[in-house]
Amino acid sequence: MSSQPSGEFSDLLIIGGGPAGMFAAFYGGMRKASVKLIESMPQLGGQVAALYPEKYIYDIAGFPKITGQELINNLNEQIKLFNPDIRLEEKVLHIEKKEERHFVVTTDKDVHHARALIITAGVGAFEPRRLEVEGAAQYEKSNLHYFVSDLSKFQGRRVLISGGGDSAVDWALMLEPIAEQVTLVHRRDKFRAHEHSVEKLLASSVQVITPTEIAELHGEDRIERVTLAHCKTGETQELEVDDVIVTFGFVSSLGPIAEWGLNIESNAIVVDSRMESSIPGIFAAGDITTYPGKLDLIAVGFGEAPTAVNNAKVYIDPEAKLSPGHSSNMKI
Ligand SMILES: Cc1cc2nc3c(=O)[nH]c(=O)nc-3n(C[C@H](O)[C@H](O)[C@H](O)COP(=O)(O)OP(=O)(O)OC[C@H]3O[C@@H](n4cnc5c(N)ncnc54)[C@H](O)[C@@H]3O)c2cc1C
Repeated sequence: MSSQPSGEFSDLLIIGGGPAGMFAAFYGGMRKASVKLIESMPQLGGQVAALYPEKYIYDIAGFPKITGQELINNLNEQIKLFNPDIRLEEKVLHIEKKEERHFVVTTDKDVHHARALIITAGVGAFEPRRLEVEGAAQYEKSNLHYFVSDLSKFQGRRVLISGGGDSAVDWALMLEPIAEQVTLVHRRDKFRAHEHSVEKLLASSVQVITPTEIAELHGEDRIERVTLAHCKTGETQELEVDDVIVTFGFVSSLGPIAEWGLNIESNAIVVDSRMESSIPGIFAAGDITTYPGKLDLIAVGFGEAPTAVNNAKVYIDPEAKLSPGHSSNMKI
């Protein structure tokens, strides 16, 4: 992906790299706009990549079924056609309209300039609920994982999973045939995961330890050993591990978006039929938007993104055509 110097103007700056933002980035390229996409997570894909990459989705037009990760991989492939500037692990904190066709976007890392904005921030910047154990943050770059996107990384390794929901149980079952040893700890005796999955778990070779939680992490650059504590008796035991996966869910909030001076209703940006917000030049698409009859579905975001991009194109250049023409007639 290309990377513009931060002082340079982008035609379109897209805030949020979920499915709606990714498709908007592709579409911006199709309209020959220079595109910058900013995403707070270390990966593109929004809720789909973070929350249900291995689940099948059945309501994407043209795909009888597709896993979340396959859908995001396909979107990544589609985006690459136009080489947008993608900034990951960068959270947008503030936006300001200087004048028509000049927006200043301030993130936790940089300041960006753009002619129009498209907000595709879903349910807000979201991040994993973190393990609250001393020193945990230092292992996030090595072997403390909040996201699992590639099962093969755990081949032949000793993996400790912490959590009691579907993700914890599903990851344990998926890693069982791949990893050398899978241990699952949960602070309650009962799991919140589907009954059927829990039955499979208990019949598997996964070592299940409850009601127990991670009390301490040990190791220089990587976690090598974990102290587990029984939640009722306080009794501790040590476990040698190669990887720790924590699945305590995700927290998201509109956060700074609520302070950007936009018309917000029920935690969403009110848009008109052009997908334009209450501030001319700021458009939105996907779950972050609201209007009468709005549905929070990927297919709906895929429809809203081209509407936002094409209208943003006309906002930037009032002489431009609204209609993009048909991609099947284009030489891409
Ligand atoms: C378990 C589950 C199953 C689902 N199954 C289906 C299904 O089968 N079919 C279907 O159609 N829909 C399904 N959905 C809903 C679907 O995932 C959402 O409608 C879709 O992800 C919305 O896409 P989006 O791009 O609008 O937002 P998101 O996917 O929420 O992406 C928004 C992105 O913006 C980023 N962001 C937000 N604020 C900032 C900021 N300030 N700075 C930088 N980045 C920011 C976020 O980190 C996030 O990555 C499901 C949802 C869940 C939770």
